[in-house]
Amino acid sequence: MVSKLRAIIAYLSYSGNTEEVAELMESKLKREGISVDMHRIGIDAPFDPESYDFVFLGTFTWEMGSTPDEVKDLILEIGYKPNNIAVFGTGDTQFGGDDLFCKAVDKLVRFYDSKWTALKIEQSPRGSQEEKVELWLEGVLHHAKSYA
Ligand SMILES: Cc1cc2nc3c(=O)[nH]c(=O)nc-3n(C[C@H](O)[C@H](O)[C@H](O)COP(=O)(O)O)c2cc1C
Repeated sequence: MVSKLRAIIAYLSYSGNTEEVAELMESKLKREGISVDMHRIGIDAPFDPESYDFVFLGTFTWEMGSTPDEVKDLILEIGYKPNNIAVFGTGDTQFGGDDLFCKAVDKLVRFYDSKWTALKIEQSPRGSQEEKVELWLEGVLHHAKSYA
């Protein structure tokens, strides 16, 4: 029997935008036959990245390009740099323009030396950006298959 691929979507969201991206990703991954766990950063019990084929890590960006403390705590809790982390997030170009847009996401990609480019969404993904979420996920899954 071939076992299902497993993914976890760990995300932090205050006003719901990053959560919406996480939920879109969850339905797309499930449609692709992948088993998905959701992890609300700062709320849910710790998880082991090694139990998953993919760890999707999502955050918004805070004051002047900062990474929220809850995400920093999760990084410490994980305690090492797993090689299966793909990063996504939401931001708003009204806070500092392109330089600061989703800067926390860029920092996480660098920190984990992620194999995948990041997904950055402006505010809510609903509407025209939904396709961006789908295409990004397809890219991650395709890349993973070609290295399997
Ligand atoms: C005080 C404050 C500072 C922010 N700073 C940034 C920033 O530096 N860069 C950025 O891209 N977005 C920034 N944002 C926008 C949020 O990241 C954006 O609204 C995000 O979608 C919120 O995610 P959430 O709905 O999942 O909580 C800021 C928002 C607030 C309220």
